[in-house]
Amino acid sequence: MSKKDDVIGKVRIVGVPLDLGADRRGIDMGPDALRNDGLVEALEKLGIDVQDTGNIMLPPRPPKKKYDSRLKNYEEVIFACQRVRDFVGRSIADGYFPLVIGGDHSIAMGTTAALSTFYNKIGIIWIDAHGDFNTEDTTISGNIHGMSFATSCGRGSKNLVGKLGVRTSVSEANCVLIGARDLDPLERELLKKSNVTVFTMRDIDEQGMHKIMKKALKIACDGTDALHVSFDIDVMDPMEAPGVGTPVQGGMTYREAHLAMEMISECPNLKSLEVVELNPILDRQNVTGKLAIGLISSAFGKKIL
Ligand SMILES: NC(=[NH2+])NCCC[C@H](N)C(=O)O
Ligand SMILES: [Mn+2]
Ligand SMILES: [Mn+2]
Repeated sequence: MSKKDDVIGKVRIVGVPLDLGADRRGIDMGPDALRNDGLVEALEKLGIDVQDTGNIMLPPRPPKKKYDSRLKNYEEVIFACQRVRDFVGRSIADGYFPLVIGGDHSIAMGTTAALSTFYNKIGIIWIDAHGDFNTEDTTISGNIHGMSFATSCGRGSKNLVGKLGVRTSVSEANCVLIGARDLDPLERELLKKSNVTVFTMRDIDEQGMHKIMKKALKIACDGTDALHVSFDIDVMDPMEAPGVGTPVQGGMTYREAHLAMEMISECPNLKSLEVVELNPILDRQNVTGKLAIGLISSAFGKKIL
């Protein structure tokens, strides 16, 4: 067995029932929907030793607030991310590959903080209809799930950057955003000026997913000691994945997404995977949950032949 097989052989599920980083309620039920749809069984079928320790415990939902800040539900989101950081850190220390299931995308700040304590140079493949590259200064919505990629790269105010007590090891030159088609105006400028490589839906249309993923893996895997994949289910076309909080037309097809995950599974330094933004309330007969489980399986090495 190669070293990589050892790592992916043991997976710990970190369920994060948080939706306070987003505007729409319901994403907090994502982890349980994935369990009900057979996540654990699907991974066990691949021969993986799966440990599901349940969801991270979060305090009860706070009363509805009037927002006067650009960081909605700030305390609650930071608290959840601290827990994510600790759970992911413990998973790695215990020899488990962390599979973080959301929950809204703000939780990525906790995952990347944990990874930063173990690895020196982290590459990220962020698969998303959005950039999540806003900062406190550029956000229009005030929703922290729209800021988690920028924060993971060390961008933004001290209210988020460094707030988890860890200096980020994410290197922007090793970061890729794939599937983008909905960027806020200032976020767009920030991304353009950054060292993140962006492959928009148009790039996928023009070049095909295979070429895009070859480039993405070269950027995020070569010369890094860890690859983190952060998969926001809203990257999918809403016809394939209706159960997400912020759907955007013109997304990835079923096969494009599977090919991306199949190619990711071949990266020897894949160290963590995060799948976020499933909203079971908006789903139709669990198609989105089932799709997510299939994609996770592909990332863990499920093959057609
Ligand atoms: N993880 C997500 N679904 N993010 C959506 C972000 C949407 C928008 N750009 C915002 O900042 O609010
Ligand atoms: Mn998104
Ligand atoms: Mn996102």
